Amino acid sequence: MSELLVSGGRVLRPDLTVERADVLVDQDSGDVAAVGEPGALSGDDELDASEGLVVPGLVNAHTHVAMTLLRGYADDKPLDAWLQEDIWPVEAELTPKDVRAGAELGLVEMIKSGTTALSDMYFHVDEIAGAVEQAGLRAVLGHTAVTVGKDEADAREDVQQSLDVAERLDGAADGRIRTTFQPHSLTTVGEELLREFVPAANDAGRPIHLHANETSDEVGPIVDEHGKRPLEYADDLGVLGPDTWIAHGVHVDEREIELLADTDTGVAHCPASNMKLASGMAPVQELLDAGVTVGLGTDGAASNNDLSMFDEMRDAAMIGKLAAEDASAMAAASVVEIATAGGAELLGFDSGRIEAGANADLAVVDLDQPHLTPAHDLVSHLVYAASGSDVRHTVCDGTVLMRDRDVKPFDEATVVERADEHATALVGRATE
Ligand SMILES: CSC[C@H]1O[C@@H](n2cnc3c(O)ncnc32)[C@H](O)[C@@H]1O
Ligand SMILES: [Zn+2]
Repeated sequence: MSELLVSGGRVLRPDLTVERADVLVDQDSGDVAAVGEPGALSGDDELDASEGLVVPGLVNAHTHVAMTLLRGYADDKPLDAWLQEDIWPVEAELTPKDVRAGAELGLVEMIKSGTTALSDMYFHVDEIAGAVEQAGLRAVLGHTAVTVGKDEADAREDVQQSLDVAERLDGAADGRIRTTFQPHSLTTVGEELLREFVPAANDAGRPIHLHANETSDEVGPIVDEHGKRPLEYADDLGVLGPDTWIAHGVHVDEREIELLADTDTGVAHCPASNMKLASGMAPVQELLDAGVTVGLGTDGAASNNDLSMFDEMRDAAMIGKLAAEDASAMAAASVVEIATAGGAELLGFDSGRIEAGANADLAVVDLDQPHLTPAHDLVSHLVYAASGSDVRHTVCDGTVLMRDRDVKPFDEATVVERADEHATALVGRATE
């Protein structure tokens, strides 16, 4: 049995208290074996956490990891114009190799900023799965179906592909990859296909992930066409339930919040994307108060423009207070909770906490920094003062993915260079 000792640091416990402790990782099972008194445990290998805080690996509950290729390509537009005028025309030119290059870049960025699990929506999913397998991260993946603008046969094939990909890839990478059925949104997939395929996904036991209630522009047409709010329509289709999480949930009314809570449907809150596209402010404190499970997501790098969950935590705290008009809303502890345990619950991974028996998915944050001094409250620092570049080591499934900022599964310089080449050629093809 091979054991890794994360030693000499402080540890963020599941109740968000901090104590001086060492963490012993069973690298064969990929679980935390023990959390013990400093010096009381020993391992075959050691990770130095002195002057550091051991935290659960951060969980990115909604992203499009390969969209790193479009980082900074189109900014300063609202969602609809951004997608239709800029993003979708370029995505139409994406090749599988582009997606692999973009995914590797995004995964390196995640490892470097302490993220150990992600929920992704995109296409050419085999390439993303290959990159996740190489990265050593955990992911929930899926092929996203969009049927608007397609003839009946193509639309059906796209939705069928979402189900097929989910079935084929579930359990890949030694179980680190799980899958979801993914209608893109309630307005971009036709009702007939939703009525047919959502029950099929439910019967197959497939979790569902989709964008919903992101902008006010998408609410009106649903109310006009179906005579009900988007999440009432989703409920009627069988979309809501304990294995579903929606991305965004910005424009939800009281009844919809109740529906989310009653059906145990989760929400991936994406504050940076919501601010950048001026989509609105999600009532995230209200969602939590109603008992809804909430995770935190960056969305894609084209609408953020980075994949750091540290930036996202700060954004969640700031916009959460503004949305509630209450400085006590989205307090640091709530934000850390949604970025770790909340996200892990949505994605269905036994991660998001440092405790014997849980997945050994963790990061060590270097506290020995001017901007993290003094250390009155380390939970506060995680949300309001730390950044992704403060992460010293990242571990997922018991494997060290970054040691002293050296990313192990990839040659970082090669990944950066290849992604840059693919992004330039892609945009060239799309705009020539
Ligand atoms: C077909 S994969 C996912 C699809 O979604 C697009 N996308 C990226 N960000 C958003 C967002 O905030 N709302 C809706 N759709 C988004 C992405 O470009 C892909 O085409
Ligand atoms: Zn999205």
